[in-house]
Amino acid sequence: MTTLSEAYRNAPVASHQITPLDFDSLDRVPESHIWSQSDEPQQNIQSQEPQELSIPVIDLTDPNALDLIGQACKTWGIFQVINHGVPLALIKKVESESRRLFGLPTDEKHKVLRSANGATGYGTARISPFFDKCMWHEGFTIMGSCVEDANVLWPHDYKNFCETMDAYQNEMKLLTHKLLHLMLQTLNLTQEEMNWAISAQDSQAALQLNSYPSCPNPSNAIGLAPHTDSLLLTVLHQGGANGLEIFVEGLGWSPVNPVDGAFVVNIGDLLHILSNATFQAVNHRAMVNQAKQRISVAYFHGPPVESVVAPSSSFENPCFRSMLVKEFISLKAKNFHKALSMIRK
Ligand SMILES: C=C1C[C@]23C[C@H]1CC[C@H]2[C@@]12CCC[C@@](C)(C(=O)O1)[C@H]2[C@@H]3C(=O)O
Ligand SMILES: O=C(O)CCC(=O)C(=O)O
Ligand SMILES: [Fe+2]
Repeated sequence: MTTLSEAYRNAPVASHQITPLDFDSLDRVPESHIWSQSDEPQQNIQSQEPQELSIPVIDLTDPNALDLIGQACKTWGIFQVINHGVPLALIKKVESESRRLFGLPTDEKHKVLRSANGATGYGTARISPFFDKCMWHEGFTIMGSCVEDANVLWPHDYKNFCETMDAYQNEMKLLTHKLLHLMLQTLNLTQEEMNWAISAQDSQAALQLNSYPSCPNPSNAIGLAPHTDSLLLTVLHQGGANGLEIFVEGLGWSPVNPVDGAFVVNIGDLLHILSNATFQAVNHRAMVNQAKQRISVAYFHGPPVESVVAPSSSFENPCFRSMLVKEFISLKAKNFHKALSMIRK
């Protein structure tokens, strides 16, 4: 087994959990999608009063970028970057191609519905089965080439979509390498551990297009339920609309609002493990709004699935046991937020 999509194959999702709601022309939120209030802060769908969080917006050309990134990884597990070198025109094209995809009629989108043991295509978020209620969301997952699905959607005209997604994935690969170089310098990794995390030749990646349709009653719906990302690092582009929130202990849910042209960078479980829990895997979610559809695009970077993940050898007291990356992926796919505690020493 060599690929990320193969790693997800032995954690199937029941077919009825894969089809998103048909969001066209709904004038109210159906019972299946109503999230009720909870006393448990992490389950609470209410956001905190927007208190200014000092999640930094870091200029990658700033001479202090390294220190700022190190601080952000340890404190929040999330930061935003500007002057990252990714052309704005390409970002805009990815967004418009995503809108074109999600704007297709429902029966067209269903032609590329994710299969039970598949990882790519159209459908709900993979974490959906862990929640009683459904999310106000539809997604499209790409791993490598998207020609097969795009050719079904647009037999005469799939090139535009695929070329855009390919070009974007190439840019994201370069950016995740650049970011990891900086982030990892603030840990005392060996050269071998650095190479493993960056895996320039054989890294595994996924591109996730997210659509959150406008919602008639956003205060009792959730776009994407609380989760940590599973791989090493996620680079997210949120269009103009607010929605991303992170959970901060003692403060509750707080927004990370879009900054023009910026990417949100957040730490996933595997980097939390490599850093022996010194870097935080941030718990986050996406909320929805009534005014307009929100589009976000997330790129997930991971090491080869057949390699071993463990806390860096620079830590005297590793707090996680080591395992194959593919073992962690299936542990997470089957146990969701319990996965990290299951491998704690
Ligand atoms: C490589 C990845 C990372 C995945 C699974 C697989 C493809 C799709 C990604 C997401 C995207 C939406 C949120 C998430 C939580 C989900 O449900 O699917 C992500 C998940 C993860 O980070 O665990
Ligand atoms: O849409 C967002 O702002 C968050 C998306 C996200 O968390 C994900 O795709 O993993
Ligand atoms: Fe996420």
